[in-house]
Amino acid sequence: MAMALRAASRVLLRAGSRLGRREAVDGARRFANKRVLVETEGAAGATRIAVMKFRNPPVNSLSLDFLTEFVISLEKLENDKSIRGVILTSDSLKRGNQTKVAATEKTEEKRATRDHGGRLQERPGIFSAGLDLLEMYGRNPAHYAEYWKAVQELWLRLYLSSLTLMSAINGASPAGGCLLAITCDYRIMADNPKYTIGLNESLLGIVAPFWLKDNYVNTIGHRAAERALQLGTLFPPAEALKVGVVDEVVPEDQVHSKTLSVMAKWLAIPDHSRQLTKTMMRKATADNLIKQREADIQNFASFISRDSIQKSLHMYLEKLKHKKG
Ligand SMILES: CCCCCCCCC/C=C/C(=O)SCCNC(=O)CCNC(=O)[C@H](O)C(C)(C)COP(=O)(O)OP(=O)(O)OC[C@H]1O[C@@H](n2cnc3c(N)ncnc32)[C@H](O)[C@@H]1OP(=O)(O)O
Repeated sequence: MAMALRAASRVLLRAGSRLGRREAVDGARRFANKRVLVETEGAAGATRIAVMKFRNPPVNSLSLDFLTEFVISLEKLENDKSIRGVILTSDSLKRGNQTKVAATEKTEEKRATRDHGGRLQERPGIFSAGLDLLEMYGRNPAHYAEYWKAVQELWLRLYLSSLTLMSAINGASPAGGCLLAITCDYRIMADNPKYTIGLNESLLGIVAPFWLKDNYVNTIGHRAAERALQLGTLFPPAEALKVGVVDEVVPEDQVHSKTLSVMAKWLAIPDHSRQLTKTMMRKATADNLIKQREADIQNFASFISRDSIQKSLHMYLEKLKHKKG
């Protein structure tokens, strides 16, 4: 066990020193679609880990396209038998000089910040802004149903993943951003009081679905979840740690290296026993959704189509638009 741990540590620490380099070296491989970049590390034949970086400007919201690309990338990793661990993080930390594109430019792409070379950039300090509000506002019931099916799919795949999943939370993580994090086996958050995490749905006038509520209860306990869900609490790092939304808070520049060293410990555990234990802990919660997926989709589509809910979302979007920087 100790030897396996040391060996896994060596692989991961080597991986850590290379992460972020653009070129493929010594077995480091990468694949990318438009919104998700995946870098895998480790020599051929050895245990490898993958770092999945979100890059859906401006705020890594979970648009339908992003959800689709996320699931495809995850499936690729699940099917690669040499990969045992995956780290979810935002690609948003590297920043150049940026200019905000004029507010009069309406399309999703144009809303993003661009660097001086005109390339789209994410805003700094955002893990994920959660579900894409524009997928839930001003569309038709068929679109809402399609969108919700994709949200369910991502949650189920993450929650039941046989991989060891960890999130390296390097920015704000409201609602659906928190969903991504709490599906993981371990969460490490950057110690920056500007970053908050939690399920804030009630502040938007909407309600977290029962399966997300169950995931929250499983993570922080019934009483804490009851209070945090009603109040829509977004916890700064120290409070998130205290309540158990995250497992560790570390200085911002150590989030990746710390996640890699914790991953090494998890990968020292035999996969079959860890996976069976994970399934034992999570199956009942996931089954609750699996047995009523269609009803949950219909429930969402009719709930989100209500005039009162659309009005709440409209007000929330306006508030976001007009908030002071
Ligand atoms: C019963 C069953 C029923 C079920 C009932 C339904 C249950 C649904 C569960 C819902 C889960 C969710 O995730 S709901 C989503 C919750 N998410 C949130 O509340 C996050 C809202 N966003 C923020 O707080 C902030 O934007 C934050 C992420 C911290 C970044 O702040 P910044 O100052 O850096 O950036 P901002 O200027 O605010 O945002 C940049 C631009 O991105 C847009 N933007 C920000 N968040 C966005 C988002 N989630 N979706 C789309 N667009 C977003 C803003 O409007 C801006 O657009 P322009 O002004 O045009 O540039």
